[in-house]
Amino acid sequence: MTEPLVQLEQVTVEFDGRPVVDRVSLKAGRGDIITIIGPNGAGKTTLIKAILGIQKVHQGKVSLATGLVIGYVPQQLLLEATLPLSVRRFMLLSGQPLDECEAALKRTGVHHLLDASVHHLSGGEKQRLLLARALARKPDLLVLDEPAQGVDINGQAALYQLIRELRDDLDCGVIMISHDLHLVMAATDKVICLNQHVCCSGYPADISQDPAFIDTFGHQVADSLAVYHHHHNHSHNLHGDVVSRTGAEGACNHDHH
Ligand SMILES: Nc1ncnc2c1ncn2[C@@H]1O[C@H](COP(=O)(O)OP(=O)(O)OP(=O)(O)O)[C@@H](O)[C@H]1O
Repeated sequence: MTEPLVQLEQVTVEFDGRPVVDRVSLKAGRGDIITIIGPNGAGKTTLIKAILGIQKVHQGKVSLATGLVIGYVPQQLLLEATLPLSVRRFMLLSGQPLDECEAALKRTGVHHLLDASVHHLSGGEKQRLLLARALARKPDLLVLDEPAQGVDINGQAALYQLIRELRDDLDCGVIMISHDLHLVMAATDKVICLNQHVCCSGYPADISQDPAFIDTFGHQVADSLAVYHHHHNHSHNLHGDVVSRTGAEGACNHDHH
């Protein structure tokens, strides 16, 4: 097996003696898209900060692959409103050469805004600009904290599709937080449901049936996600590996609705 890009083993983060992230383990490799879901205050951002190395871990271990380049997309672009700043200048502040910056802007569909002021961008344009800044680093791992915030519903679907395409282009891993369960269920490989500890994790169609998921999000949410269920000829074990039901190990014969 190839070396994971990031591996968390029993990671605990405490604030004022309270575990906000409680013994969380996860592993992400190239090609993975892992989405962290969970209610407000569940510790999702704290967990991501621990991966980025900007949050002290009280117990457990965060291991990153040697020389790992992380591209981080924060929740929002926070800038001093009085500071004049063009998209070009903002991108150059990343320290990447202009041609790399322009290529990244083209890839995320906002190159035409090169000379625009960042203060005048729409919510969706800002998110694509942040994604371009992360992309210009040619990351091995993209870490996104609610990338579709402030983006309308069509824009959200397009953004998730773009993230999948970038994963394919860069052959990188992706770890993101999302509150949009419908989009997550439709566009993610693996979901981790966090509520301080990992309530449940696995493939979207499977976890929405998990009693821990239903406890966390309620029956209404779980039922509304039923559209994404599909029939498998196999099950997944806790590590996400395929466990054959028919004897055809690894065979995948999904019947999607
Ligand atoms: N620096 C800090 N000091 C003290 N408490 C903190 C700190 N950062 C976060 N917390 C607390 O830790 C808990 C988890 O916060 P976190 O931002 O990780 O949650 P979240 O799952 O990302 O929430 P949301 O979905 O609302 O963004 C919250 O109760 C928050 O108040």
